[in-house]
This record gives sequence, structure tokens and C-alpha cells, in this order.
Amino acid sequence: MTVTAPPLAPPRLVVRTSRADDLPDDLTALVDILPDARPLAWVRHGDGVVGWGEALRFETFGPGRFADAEHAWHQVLVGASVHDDVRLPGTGPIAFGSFAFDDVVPGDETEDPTRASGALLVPRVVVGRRDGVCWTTTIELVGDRAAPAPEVLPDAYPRTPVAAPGRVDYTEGSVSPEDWKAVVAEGVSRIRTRELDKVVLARDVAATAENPVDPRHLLRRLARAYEACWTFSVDGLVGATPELLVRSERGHVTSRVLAGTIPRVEGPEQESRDAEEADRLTAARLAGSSKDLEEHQYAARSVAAALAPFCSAMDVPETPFVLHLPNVMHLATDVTAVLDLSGGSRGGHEPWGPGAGSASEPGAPRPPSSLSLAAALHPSAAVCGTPTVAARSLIREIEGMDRARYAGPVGWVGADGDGEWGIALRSAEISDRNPRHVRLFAGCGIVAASDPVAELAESEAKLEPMRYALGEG
Ligand SMILES: C=C(O[C@H]1C=CC=C(C(=O)O)[C@@H]1O)C(=O)O
Repeated sequence: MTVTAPPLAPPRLVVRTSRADDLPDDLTALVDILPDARPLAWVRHGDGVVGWGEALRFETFGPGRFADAEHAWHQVLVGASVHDDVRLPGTGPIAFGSFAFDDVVPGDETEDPTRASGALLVPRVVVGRRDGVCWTTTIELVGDRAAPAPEVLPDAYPRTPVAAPGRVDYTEGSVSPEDWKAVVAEGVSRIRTRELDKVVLARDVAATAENPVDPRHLLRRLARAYEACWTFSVDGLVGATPELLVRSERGHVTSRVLAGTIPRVEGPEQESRDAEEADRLTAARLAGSSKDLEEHQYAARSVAAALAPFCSAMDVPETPFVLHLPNVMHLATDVTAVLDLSGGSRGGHEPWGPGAGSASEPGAPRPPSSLSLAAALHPSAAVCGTPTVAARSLIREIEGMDRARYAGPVGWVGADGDGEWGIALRSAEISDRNPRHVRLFAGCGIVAASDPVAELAESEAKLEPMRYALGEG
């Protein structure tokens, strides 16, 4: 069922979570059980949640895309009946979601006005694992007589085979690599005239596969090769992001801010001691690069400033650490905070959760949900720039590409508002119309000292995870 605005009479959900048999202790155990090619996934180090089937779908548009999605989710939960025997983050009702980067689409008039810029999807089946505890959740709609009974629901979806994409041809995206260097040079010159401090400029690459691209193929490869990243799939957007926009769990908030990158030096033929030494030198170069430290500082500050109104305490380490990924290293800051539950924050109106509408004190404050925190944090200076408004308008003016959901929030939200939202980086969008067509994205933070040639090389390194995911073997 698709609902495009807050429903008049919200559909009623019956949700059951129970403990499930242990899954194999494997990085891909969760994604391996996905039955068909419309998978929902949020997985890291083998733990997380995957979902299939579609109980409900809320599509939202434009600047109100986050608030409308949150309102619709809240409405549905008011009438939900929930039986949760496990009671962990991710159990009970959850919705997966992804949202466009921008409020508007560049070149609006040529775009499909019916294209949603946000979607929350409530699956019929969710399987999750956390610290060795596995569970299954089934979600039914009251009155939906066509739906299978809850006890057979997880197996009611025929398991289609996962096919590899076959040969993949890459072609230029919206802007050629040569022209993109000119875009970066323009960004640098605008920064040098003090119009703004930082802008993140992105590019896309088009891929055409021999066979329809099955997101499960990509998920399996990403979950294994990029296990420290959050591997996700929502509505054709698939990736493995190293950047956590926000996790909100029982009043504790975490954000992993990344900005400042150095491609990892390749050397398959190197001795492992040489490779370690090369890594150590590369990490030291990044940690000492004033250009990257500046880039990072804007991003960390933007996240801290956006979180502050919601929190009673916050820790922002002064010095970033170096995050090692297979393709690149990043400067990283883990921001941790405690939500202000006193009601003094900019939080919301009514309490969260099933039955909350009836049980609540009128006007009782509710803590902000993970989704509203994601909305407040988006777009951080890791994907937009500083100041935000100037950077966003420069992106619209010179980037020459529709970012769609690249660099927007992607993740999941639960019934109590807790959840996890990443920034959709190191990602690709599989075309709805032709699943052999895929767009891959990568962007780079630009400051006064940026060099267009180095930024192009950095963007290539950031495309590597999705090129790898589309491969075989
Ligand atoms: C915008 C992207 O990366 C961001 C996250 C980490 C490092 C970045 C950088 O160093 O430019 C970017 O801010 C991307 O991967 O497309």
C-alpha cells in the first residue's frame, strides 16, 4: 500500500517479534537470506536488520520530506498492536527510509514531478541480529485478507536466484571528468574570493550491466569487503557508507563525522611489512595535512552545532582519528551526546510509540526521533559545505548533476523513534526503469587549498567500492 501524505484513517498494523534460530556467524548471513530483488538492508560487521515485502510505503516530497515521513510513521504507530518478545533496538515495528539530498531537483522543469524525494518503507518481514541475538518480526495490516498468515510469512516469498551483473560498461556521467576538474576549480576560486569556506562537489558515473543488477549481489560483496561500513539497500539505492549521520538509542546519540581523505596506496605485490609501513606513512600524511584538517573541522563543527539544541551533554574529540578503509583513509570524529529529555529541547509534540496517542498526557514532550535528528543534521558540511546555504546554492549552480538520494540520509527508524541513519555515500542507484542501468556517485570536500587533479583522483578512489560491488569473483 502506498500512502503519499499522512493518511486520513491510518492503516492498523499487527507486529510480532520473536527470537529466531541463530544465523551462521558470517558477515553476509543477514543479506544471504533476502528472498528477492527488492531488499531492504542495514548491516555492519554482520549485525543489523534486513527486510522484505512491503506492508506500507510513505512517499514524501520537497522540503517537508522528513517531517511528513515522520508524521505518517507516527500516525501508523498510534493504532499498532505490538507483541515484542525480544525488545532490542530494531525489534518491533521498523521502517527503512531514504531521502533526497536536496529540497529541489536542479533543472526542475525537466524532472518527473511525481518522483518522491523521500520514502519510508515498512516491510512485511524483518530479520535482525545484534550481539548474537537473532529475531524475526512480521508486520501485518489489519483487514488485509490476501496476506499470508504470520507464521508462514517469512517463507511466503519465493527465493529468486541471485544473478551476477555480468559484463559492466562504464561511461561518463552528467559531467565529464575533464569538465568536473573545471567545476572544482570554480569551487576553489569562489572560496578564495571568500564567498564561502567549503563546498562538497560530486560527480556520477554511468554503468550498464549485461544483466539486471540484483541489489543482493552488491550487498553480499559490500558487506564482506567493507565490513566496517554500513551496508544498505533501500528502494534501489545500494551502498556501503563509512559515515553515520546519527544513531539514537535509548537517549544516547552517536555520529561518525568524516571529511578529509587520502587514497590508500595500492601494492598487492608488496610484502605485508612494506604494506603496513606504507599505510602508516599514508595515515601520518593525512593526519598532518592542514588542508584535510580544515575540511574536517567544518564538518565536525556542523554536526556538533546541529545536535546541540537537542542534547544535554556532548563530547566532540578535539583531534580526529584516521579511519582505514580498503580503498581510502579518512579523518574521522565520533561525536557522542545525551539527548535532553527534560522537554526543553526542540523535540516534538506527542510521545512516540504504539498506543502513544491514547496514553499520553496532552502536550507531553517526546524526545526527538532519530529521523528528526537526521533531518536536523542534514546536510552536514561533510556533504554540502560551509556556510550551508551558500554551499548548497553553489552546488545547485555549478555541480551540473542531480544528486537524487546520493548524500542524503538512509537508514531505519523504530517505534520508539530510535534508529540509525547513515549518509548515502559510496553508493549507486539502480534505475527503476531499466535495472541494467546504474549511477555511481562520489564527491569531495573542496577548500581553498584543493587541487582539481587530486580531487578527481580522490573521487575515483571513492567510486571503487561500487565498482568492486558490480564485479564478480
Ligand atoms: C562526499 C563524499 O565523502 C565525504 C565523506 C568523507 C570524506 C569526504 C572528503 O574527504 O571529501 C567527503 O566529505 C563521498 O564519498 O561521496
